[in-house]
Order: sequence, then structure tokens, then C-alpha cells
Amino acid sequence: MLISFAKMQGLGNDFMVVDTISQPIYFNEAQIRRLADRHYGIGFDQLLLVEAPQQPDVDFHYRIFNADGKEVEQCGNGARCLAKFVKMMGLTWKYKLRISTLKGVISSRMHKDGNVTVEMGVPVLSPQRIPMRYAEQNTEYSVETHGIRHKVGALSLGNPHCVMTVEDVSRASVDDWGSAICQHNIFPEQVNVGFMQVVERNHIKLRVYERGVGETLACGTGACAAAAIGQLQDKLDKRVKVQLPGGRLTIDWEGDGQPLYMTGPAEFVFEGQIEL
Ligand SMILES: N[C@@H](CCC[C@H](N)C(=O)O)C(=O)O
Repeated sequence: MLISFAKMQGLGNDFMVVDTISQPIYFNEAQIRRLADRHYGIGFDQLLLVEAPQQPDVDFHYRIFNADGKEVEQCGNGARCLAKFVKMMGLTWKYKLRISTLKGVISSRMHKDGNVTVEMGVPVLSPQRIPMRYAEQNTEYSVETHGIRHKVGALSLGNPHCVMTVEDVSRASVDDWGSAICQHNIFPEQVNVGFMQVVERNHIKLRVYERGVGETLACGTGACAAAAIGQLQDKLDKRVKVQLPGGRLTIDWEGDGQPLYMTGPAEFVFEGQIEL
């Protein structure tokens, strides 16, 4: 069976995007892993499926699968690409959208310069709901790997994140520490691991080891998590420029109980058809 797709990217975090409204398709884990392969497939960090709305007040439902084939709850860079995809493919004429995912509803607004702002929801700080095996909520937790005690902040944006502050992000052991912390039994559903260097109170550098993928060029929910955790730890201001290996995002957060806003680019790369 031949399926049509678009390849898109947000700061180098890349996606296969499929309109499953006009082509109702089911992908199993093995098929997703093969399509995600950068030698034998299309190559992507996440597969995004656009579906018809499942409730009255939303425009689209969207599903997210990591390159390892597992379905996940949220994807920030993917949300910006999805907003551009549905407009480009003529599925909507709207500049403002409400989009449901596995964990809640987010909303997007497309700007004249092509950038997209996404309201990513209110971060969840309670360890039980991240989920993380810690009894008490705190701004810092201790996680041990490689005989080292790491101090991390943690929260959920629908998907779980932890963030550690490092002196020089270019020298951080993102693969080693990232994979060990990602699979640490303190995080029962694994976790995305951010390495944050604070440059100034309104500027950080960030690298993210993503659950189900490995290090990516950018992670939108990871950028939101770092900005919020940095603010909770009194290291950052309310508006933060986040420099990722693939480019820059702006994150705005008014503080605990408020939604996070992420602004950045979303680009179409090519479209094609592939045999499933
Ligand atoms: N790249 C994404 C996050 C994708 C999901 C993540 N790997 C997870 O497993 O939760 C982003 O831009 O937010």
C-alpha cells in the first residue's frame, strides 16, 4: 500500500507527517521503526498523524510516535509543524487552532513571519503525575548514575522531563548520562533528559536526550521544561531564549499554575509516497 506523507522539521527535530483523515492507516511499531530508519526508511525523530477531531471544541486530533515506535503524549516542535501542515495541505484556512493530543488540548497561532506560537498547557509538578518515584514535590531531586549523584528538576508537559544544570553544555555527557537517567527506575515511564547551561537570566543553551530517540537537534517540550524548571529554581526570568543545537526558541511562562508558550519556526522539507 502506498501512503502519502510530508517530511517536516522544527529546528532540525524532524517528522514524517501523515494525513490520516484522507488516508485511514494504522502503523505498527515495527513499521514505524523501519520508516524512521535513516538508511532504510525516510528517517525521522517522530511520526505525526493528523486525525479528525474527537471532541466539539477542537480542530484536529494528533498522535505522536517516537522513532522506536512507541506512542507518546506530547511534542512541541511537532505541534508547530502540524499547524503548518494542515494549512499547507488545505485541511484548514485557520491561523489559530485547537489541537488535542493523548494528554490534553493545546492551541497554536501562526504569525505572518511563518513562526508559530503554541500554548503548551500548564506544567505538572507533582512527582506522582510526572511520573517519578519521589514522595515530596521539590525544585530539585537527586538521581544516581555512574556512581554520580545528579541534581535534576522534573515536571510533566503531558510527557515527562527532567533537567540538570551544567557549566558547559558543549562538554556534557548527553549520550551516557542521558540514556542512563532516561531509563532510571525512578522514572517508571522513562523520561526526556535536558542539559541546560544558563548564559544569562533570559538566555540558556540546551541539549536534550529524548526518550525513544536519543539526542535530537531540538526538543520543544524540553525547552519549555528547562525554562520552567530554571524559573522555579530562581535562575531564569519569565521570557527565555533557548539556544538548541538546531536553532532558537522563545519560551514565555508567568509561573506556577500558568500555561507555557513556545514560539519558533516550522518548515516543510519535501513530500512523497512510500510503500508500507
Ligand atoms: N521532540 C519532541 C518531544 C517528542 C516526544 C519525546 N521524545 C517523549 O518521548 O516524550 C518535542 O519537540 O517536544
